[in-house]
Amino acid sequence: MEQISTFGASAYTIGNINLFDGISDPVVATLLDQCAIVRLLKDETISPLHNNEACVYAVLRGALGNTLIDETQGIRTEKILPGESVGELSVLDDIAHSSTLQALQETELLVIESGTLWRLIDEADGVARNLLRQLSFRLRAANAQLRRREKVGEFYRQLSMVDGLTNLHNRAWLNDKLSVLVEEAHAGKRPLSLIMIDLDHFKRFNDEYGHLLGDTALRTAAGVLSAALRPSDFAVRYGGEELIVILPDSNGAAGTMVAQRLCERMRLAVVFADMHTPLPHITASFGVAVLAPQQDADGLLAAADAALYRAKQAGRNQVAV
Ligand SMILES: Nc1nc2c(ncn2[C@@H]2O[C@H](COP(=O)(O)OP(=O)(O)OP(=O)(O)O)[C@@H](O)[C@H]2O)c(=O)[nH]1
Repeated sequence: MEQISTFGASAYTIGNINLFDGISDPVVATLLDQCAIVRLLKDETISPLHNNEACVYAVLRGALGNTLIDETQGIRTEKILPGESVGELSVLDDIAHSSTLQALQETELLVIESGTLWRLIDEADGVARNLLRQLSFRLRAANAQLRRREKVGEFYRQLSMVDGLTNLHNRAWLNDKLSVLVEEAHAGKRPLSLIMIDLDHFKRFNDEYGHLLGDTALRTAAGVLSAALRPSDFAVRYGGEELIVILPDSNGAAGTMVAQRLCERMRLAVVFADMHTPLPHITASFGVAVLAPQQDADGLLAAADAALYRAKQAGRNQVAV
């Protein structure tokens, strides 16, 4: 980085720099006159002029890359074009610039040292106003980016809570949400039913029709649940061929009725329609449990699992409570 001139001796004017937009105050020109103009070759990085003091760099010609290391997005580079400047915050809070500034092509910069910027702020209201405007613009841009990132984060969080095969909630979702639903039910003194469902002889289905059609059968079973439930109910893929339905605000009678309906619809569901093969059907066993006083999420799951075991023992394709 080589000093090639001072601002006063160059052909540049304050009209070339956004920070001085609309300012005709002669004191500004006088203060800037002695500021250095430096030239950077392509890829050259900025090195502080004097004892590491914070400076504002205004791009007069060329382009500067401001490379920031971001915890969530990794490394990203902002382009600073002619008229734009960088480093104002470092001067204001007196903390040296933490990012790397590098010329993206041969570039000329005006270097405004900290002391000079403070004098400009003291002497010319317009500079202070422009600086505030620039900083608020950057703050808004940073906030908008944060909000975008939050949305993206939420999108991926939601995605990680969905089972890829069936589109039902997955076990991670259940681990997260069931205890919340249980707490809400206890707090509101409201009933909560949970149905644990296991497809019958599914190993045999896979062996007979192949794993891919086994997947189709699982999707069909998930579709049966989704189609039969209210928007306030939840359907979850708990494990391989184990599914769960959670029914907030539903007592044992309601839970059993829903399980009976699901059992019936599962039996009638067509897994795939092929003119050359008989339609395979699936059946499932259902275990219903209602949240007991003081019971936690694990207790509720265990009760539904025990009921499911009874349905299997009693011959499958049925509901047990
Ligand atoms: N196609 C397919 N099969 C799966 C998937 N996850 C689990 N399975 C199969 O589900 C079968 C479960 O077998 P078992 O636990 O013996 O149960 P079952 O054959 O249904 O017998 P019962 O539950 O006693 O009626 C296994 O063959 C698993 O490979 C999946 O994502 N796709």
